[in-house]
Amino acid sequence: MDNHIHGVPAVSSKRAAAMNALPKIKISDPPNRHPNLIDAFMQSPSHQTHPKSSVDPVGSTFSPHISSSALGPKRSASARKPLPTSPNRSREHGLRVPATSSPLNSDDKPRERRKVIGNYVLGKTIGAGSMGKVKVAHHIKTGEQVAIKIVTRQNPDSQKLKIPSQETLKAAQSEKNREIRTVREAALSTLLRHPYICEARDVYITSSHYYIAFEFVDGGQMLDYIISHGKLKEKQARKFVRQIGSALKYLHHNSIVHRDLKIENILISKNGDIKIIDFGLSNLYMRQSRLRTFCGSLYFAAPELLNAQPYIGPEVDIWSFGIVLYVLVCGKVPFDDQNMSALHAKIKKGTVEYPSYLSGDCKSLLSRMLVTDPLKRASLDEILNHPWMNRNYDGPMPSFAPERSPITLPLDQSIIKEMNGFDFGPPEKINRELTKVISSEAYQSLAKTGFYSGPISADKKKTFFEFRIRHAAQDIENPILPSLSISSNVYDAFHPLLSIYYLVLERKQYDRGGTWNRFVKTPVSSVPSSPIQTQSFSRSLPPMPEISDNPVITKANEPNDDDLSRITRKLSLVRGKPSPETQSHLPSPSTLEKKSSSIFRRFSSRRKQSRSSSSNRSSSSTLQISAPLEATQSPVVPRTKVSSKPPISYKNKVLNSGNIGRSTSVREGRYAGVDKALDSPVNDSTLTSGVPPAVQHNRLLNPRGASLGRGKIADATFKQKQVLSDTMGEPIGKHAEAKSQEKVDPIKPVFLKGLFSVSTTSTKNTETIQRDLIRVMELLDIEYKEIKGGYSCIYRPQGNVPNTLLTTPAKANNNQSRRLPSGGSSFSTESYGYVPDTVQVGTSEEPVSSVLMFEIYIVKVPILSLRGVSFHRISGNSWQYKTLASRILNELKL
Ligand SMILES: Nc1ncnc2c1ncn2[C@@H]1O[C@H](COP(=O)(O)OP(=O)(O)OP(=O)(O)O)[C@@H](O)[C@H]1O
Repeated sequence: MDNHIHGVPAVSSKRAAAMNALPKIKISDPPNRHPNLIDAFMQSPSHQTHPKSSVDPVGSTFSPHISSSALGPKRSASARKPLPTSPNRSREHGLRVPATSSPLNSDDKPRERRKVIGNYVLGKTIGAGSMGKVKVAHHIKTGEQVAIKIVTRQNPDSQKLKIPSQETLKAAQSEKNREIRTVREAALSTLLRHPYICEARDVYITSSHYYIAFEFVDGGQMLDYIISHGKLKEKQARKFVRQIGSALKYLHHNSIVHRDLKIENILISKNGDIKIIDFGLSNLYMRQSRLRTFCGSLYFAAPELLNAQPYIGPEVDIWSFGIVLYVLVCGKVPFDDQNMSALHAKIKKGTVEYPSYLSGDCKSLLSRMLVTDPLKRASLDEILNHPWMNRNYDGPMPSFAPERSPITLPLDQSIIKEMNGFDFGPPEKINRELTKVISSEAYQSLAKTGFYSGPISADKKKTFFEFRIRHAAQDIENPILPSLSISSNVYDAFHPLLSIYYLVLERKQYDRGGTWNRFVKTPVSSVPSSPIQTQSFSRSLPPMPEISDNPVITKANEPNDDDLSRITRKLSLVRGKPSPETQSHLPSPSTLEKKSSSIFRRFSSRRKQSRSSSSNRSSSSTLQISAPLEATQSPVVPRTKVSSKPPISYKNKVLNSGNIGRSTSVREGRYAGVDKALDSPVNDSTLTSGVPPAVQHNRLLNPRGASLGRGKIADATFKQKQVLSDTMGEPIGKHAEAKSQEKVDPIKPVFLKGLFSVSTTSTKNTETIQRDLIRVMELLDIEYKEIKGGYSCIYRPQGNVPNTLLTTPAKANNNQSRRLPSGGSSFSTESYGYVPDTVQVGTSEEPVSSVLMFEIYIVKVPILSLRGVSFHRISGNSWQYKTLASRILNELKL
């Protein structure tokens, strides 16, 4: 094999040699951080009312886990000393405990100290996005694994500058918005309860970070699944799509719009079911209000978002849903272009090419979803009832929304108090507004008869709704989206306040009620004299019932920094055991769709494939392998286990903050702004010759990946303070081959949830695959370290090195064409990042990075004596990652 194939410099041993061990990250709250306005949401009973607060309440009722030495400077100081491993100490927030306390450390290797957050011991980083990083963690007592999303809090210093520059103000606003999103995500995720939505278990706030502990989804990302399996057969896709549909139905029913539905935000559990994650861009919607934040991920974003057209909500999820379906069945995105403005134009035009292998029904469904006019786009009900969705099923999957009865006055104040995190304002205001909603003619009429017969007109905006029992959209005076004009009952997205009231009520019931509090703040030991700040304050929101998409905080009602600066708060929610009766309403996912699960139990032998055809693998070459019985008891993929090895780190290779190139989502960006900027005349050469020869070559070699690999990154407008070095290990480097053969743990069997593509499996033995992998990684200039069962990798494109597979884009000097010179495969929007709503996206001059962090595991396919490789993306641009993974597979020639 030519070691300089495609112009990629062979082996980057210099890089490997440069890797020196980094000191472990010290995660300690810097002194004098103060809570910011987000604390406004934490309106809760005083912690003193919780005598059980220092008792670990796992599995029972909520307790705020007061930890007097948990936070602040004192804690930081004490954290530097070795700590005893007593449970009491280890429960303290932010403390590092020897990993011996972890039930997951079963070997006798030197123990590293691990950080403890609340009830969880943090483990390795498993993902990173624009909001922060995500680490695996386990519960100190139960050992339950969770995924903890860590989001940095706003730096108070950014608010204190005497003469803040515009940049500083922008950055501060951006951070503020991110915090609002984080709180909203935490608030929503702790309330939602659906088999296909990832639930938050606990939320903690320290002076410097938010920690949201989510249930751990252990089957990997849908994106990795597509990489491993190629496009899915329609039957396989249907199972996932039905589950996504059910989750969306539940969300929309509860007045929630996700707004960032994309392949990367769909994880797969080890049962082979999906879990939707990332509610960072979600919001509440109302049928007669319009949202005005144009956010999401470009490839998945509805055209109206690109046109800066205000929208209601569900319709943008439906478009994204259509893109997800297309990606599943076609293995590529429907709209793609090297040039950003051309890509925008394609999405707006909405002309979709349907591959000939798609069934008529599938095309028909897609063509109803990918409709550029939101008024003509299919409603969710239409989608769920479409013949394609229900082939071989009895009917649509339920939404799993519990039965509800009309709410009567007076309202339950304990519920009202828990309705925080949504910018609703203080409890009194919520009570007032909700009372109005419930007393309204519309509600009363609908609650009694299920049918509202009052007048409906455009100027009725602040009364309620254009309800009709069934398909009566045509009767309604307003042009109303078909998906939104029909409501079969009073409980279906009647009003966001009502939806949240129901959700809190149901969550309280589920968690046995009474003792449950969603948000509780505690003082820190470093400031013992500080009283708990029970003052509440509200943001200047548009009066309810309008929903503020971008709440503005005014000076008048903003929390006073001085009042709050000495308080560090922890927000914690611990769920109790579900009562049997409430538990029963949610069947276990695995029992939900028995029919479809059979697709994961099929068995077929691996097709022999000639090397000559290996570059053109299609679904027809998909290998189907049955899951042995023990599959359910065994880890599906090795990476889902916390390695017992100490976390590994690339020496002197801390990834720079701001250099993680993923951030697929546009946080509060204005597509229109981007679009406007990008619709300016474009340099012809960028349109025609934007792809360097190396990448064009790569595409030719790699037709499967190429379809997804032609997006571009614009400029990054966000910065992530991500230090991922603690997840990486000692370099293996060039000479590690033999060593790696000794050291790599026995290759784990992969109990396949489904199908495994021939491009990821091989009859080669483990050693050969290891050797090949190392060769390919060096060929592609990928930094790699040995980890348990595989390699942890960093691909660090070097902008000044021509013809690398992926390169950082040139710093954009204008807004006309933002693209990766190398034609790296990314969503354009991935680089927009998190910007204040008032700032037009696309004006930033920040360079984007396409640093990719991922893992490659060598897996064993049971029974068939096959080996395979599986990928796991940690961070970096999704589609660049997909291209790189495809390239690796191509070079591996498994
Ligand atoms: N519950 C979970 N279980 C397992 N892995 C998870 C979980 N939640 C997140 N991850 C991993 O972390 C990654 C980043 O998570 P997430 O998308 O929530 O972050 P983000 O910062 O909001 O990302 P984005 O920039 O796309 O908005 C995911 O792609 C996934 O790999």
